[in-house]
Amino acid sequence: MDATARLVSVLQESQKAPRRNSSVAVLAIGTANPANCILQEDYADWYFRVTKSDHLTALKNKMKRICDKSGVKKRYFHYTEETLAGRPELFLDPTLPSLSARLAIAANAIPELAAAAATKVIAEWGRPAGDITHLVVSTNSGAQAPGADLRLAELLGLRPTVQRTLLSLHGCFGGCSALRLAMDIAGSNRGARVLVAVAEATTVLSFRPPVEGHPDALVAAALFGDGAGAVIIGDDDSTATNVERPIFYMVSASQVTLPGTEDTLSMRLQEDGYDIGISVEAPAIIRDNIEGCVANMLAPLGLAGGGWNGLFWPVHPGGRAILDSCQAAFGLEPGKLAASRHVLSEYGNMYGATIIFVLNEIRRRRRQDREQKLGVMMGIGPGVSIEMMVLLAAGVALDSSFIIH
Ligand SMILES: CC(C)(COP(=O)(O)OP(=O)(O)OC[C@H]1O[C@@H](n2cnc3c(N)ncnc32)[C@H](O)[C@@H]1OP(=O)(O)O)[C@@H](O)C(=O)NCCC(=O)NCCSC(=O)/C=C/c1ccc(O)cc1
Repeated sequence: MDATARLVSVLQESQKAPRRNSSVAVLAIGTANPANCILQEDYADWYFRVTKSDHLTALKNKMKRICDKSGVKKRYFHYTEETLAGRPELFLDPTLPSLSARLAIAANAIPELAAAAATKVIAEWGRPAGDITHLVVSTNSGAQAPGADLRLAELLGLRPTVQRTLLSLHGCFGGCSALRLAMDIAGSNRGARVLVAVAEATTVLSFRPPVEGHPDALVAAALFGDGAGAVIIGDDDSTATNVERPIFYMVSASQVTLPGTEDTLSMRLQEDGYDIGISVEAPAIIRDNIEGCVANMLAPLGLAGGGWNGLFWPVHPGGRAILDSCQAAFGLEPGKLAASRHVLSEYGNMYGATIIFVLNEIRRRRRQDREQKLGVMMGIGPGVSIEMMVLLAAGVALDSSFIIH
């Protein structure tokens, strides 16, 4: 039995169970970015000029080498040179406390960015915002209550009874965590419509001048950008069929943390914002472990590992080397990670929001290429933790007897 046929039988079995996730689907996808866009080829010059660090020529050259190899062409940022002007604590002097100022900026920036993506997703979805029953917000930028979730609910005009959950500090897998939670909510609440909004103003809490002896901060400065993604998730059994259209069915999700890797990827909120740890070992650790993680996730579904080129792959583009590691680990043909590489190139790494951009890009590409029905979504972040979800593309015939839309 091939992978797709096995999955069909798992889906058919699960339809007999009283509680199931198999018909929970992504119903719409939206994304947004701040207006300020900087080309990667100009970034090292911009960054060292704005932070008055041009005298650090060796660091600047290293930054240029990292930018050249980053796989990024451009990124979007909440800050502009104008908004930074007159705020030395944010970009000139790391000895000045800046946490309160950064959090105050994030308190407005995050809900507004989230609202921009959410407005698009609600428009695509086609139903009134008041039909949203649950809201899951994920961000690494913010530390207050009431938080970005309540502000977003107000901005969108959601009903006061909407059930809110705010996920914080999930790093780059925060988007996948939010999608997993939304899948579980939709799978256990018939008729639920879950709005997931992942908003990241990565630079607001981490922009600071380059310093000698902290090269991974340079890597972070070269990779991270700002953006938001939003998704609406619901149970296909209760779809308003003339309005709602499933895009991806969410079949199964799991999370695994690699033992002994606590210090490989890390974020610590300090007086001057996030202290970012990105070990040079991260790509090799991913390459050595990722295939086993995915195989273990698929086993309970009765799917054997292997045949990886027959799947589609929404992978979080943590960095070019992370994608290279995944490509090597699964023996993927060139082009299998094209959507992830495209998003990295056009937007950089926007932490948890990035995976929603990748899903959107895969959806766009699938309009031409409808071959791969089954996909494995992956988010990678601090832990090292890997969030995985099996997706089934909607709108494809699985076999002659079992058609999903
Ligand atoms: C684009 C990179 C950075 C460089 O490309 P390369 O092919 O490895 O090129 P090189 O080996 O020539 O490296 C260029 C320079 O960068 C240096 N470098 C190369 N990685 C490093 C390094 N982690 N440190 C510090 N110098 C380095 C490397 O030593 C070298 O320095 P130099 O010899 O002076 O030119 C590439 O290594 C890369 O994509 N790395 C993966 C980055 C990565 O782990 N991303 C995080 C994945 S998980 C995620 O998305 C985020 C989680 C997260 C985590 C923390 C947070 O706070 C928030 C979120």
